[in-house]
Amino acid sequence: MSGGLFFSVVNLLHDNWLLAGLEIGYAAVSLYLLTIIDKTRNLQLLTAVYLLPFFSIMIVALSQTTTTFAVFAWIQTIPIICYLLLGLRLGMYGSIVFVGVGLFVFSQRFSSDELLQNVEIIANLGLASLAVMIFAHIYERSRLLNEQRLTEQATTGSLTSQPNRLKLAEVFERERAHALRNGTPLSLVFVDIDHFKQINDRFGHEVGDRALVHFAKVLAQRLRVNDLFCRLGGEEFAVLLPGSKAAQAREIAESLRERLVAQSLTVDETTLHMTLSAGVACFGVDGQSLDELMLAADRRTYAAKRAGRNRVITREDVEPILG
Ligand SMILES: Nc1nc2c(ncn2[C@@H]2O[C@H](COP(=O)(O)OP(=O)(O)OP(=O)(O)O)[C@@H](O)[C@H]2O)c(=O)[nH]1
Repeated sequence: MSGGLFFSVVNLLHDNWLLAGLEIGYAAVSLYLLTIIDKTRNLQLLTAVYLLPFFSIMIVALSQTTTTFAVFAWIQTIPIICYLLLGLRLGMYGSIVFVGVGLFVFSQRFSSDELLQNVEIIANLGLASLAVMIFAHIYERSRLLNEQRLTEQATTGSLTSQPNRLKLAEVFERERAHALRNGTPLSLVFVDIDHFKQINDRFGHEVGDRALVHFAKVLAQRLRVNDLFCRLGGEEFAVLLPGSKAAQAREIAESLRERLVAQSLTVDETTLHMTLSAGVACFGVDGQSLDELMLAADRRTYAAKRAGRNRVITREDVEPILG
């Protein structure tokens, strides 16, 4: 907006009314976009609406015989702005189109005399623009990869490589919306390893860590691609089961329990038998939010612990006791 106003004054002083008018109009559009930028749902479209006239004005300026050749310096900023604001793919398309048009318009300003020299100038500018584009592309690509890696690290537990609580909250919101839209069930199972402290105390923390990895591996093998198995922290895990009612969730939790009992872990000639306690909660029946489901499932896991461990508890099991 400030740039538009500044250059409109410069162009008015040079009697270039067309450019000055376009720049004032562009400053007004920028001011309007500024007022809606926080509310927009489609930031990429808004960015495109912002950039299209911006780049077009640069090219109009380049085509005017009253401006100097130095205007081309602005064309060099196109790839950087494009990649920064539009991301990898759109940034690349935007850069190619606008830098290409800029070069073409620029080449039209030369007379046909001294052809070789003109070709040399255009080739130099073209190659310099290409270099800027390649560097902007490499930079944006590595930034994107790093962002993906950091997101992955932030949503995954380091020891068992299971997704964490943050990921559960994210997936729950998506599955909740899906369940509401399609009237499908959604269940949550809270899973806690029994007497895990004893493993740590008897065999040491390192064996405890291996037991956690073994536990996560055994359970993950049984689940479907759509199920989310995550580590909440310590020896507490949760399984989100889209499309499963309480009875199906109970069946799955039971089979997880049986698998763990069947697959013991051998460490240095010692065989570790692990068991789990689990509580099942259902979306709609036990609450609407993740917190409500977690609370219900956690309470039932606690009930399973009190009832002797190595078991799965659902709403039906505790209803007559807890109310
Ligand atoms: N090795 C290891 N131990 C952990 C880790 N996170 C938590 N723990 C241990 O897990 C144990 C959990 O103990 P408790 O909460 O008493 O539960 P428990 O012994 O499983 O007993 P119940 O749940 O009542 O059956 C604690 O000793 C923690 O130190 C971890 O990443 N690695």
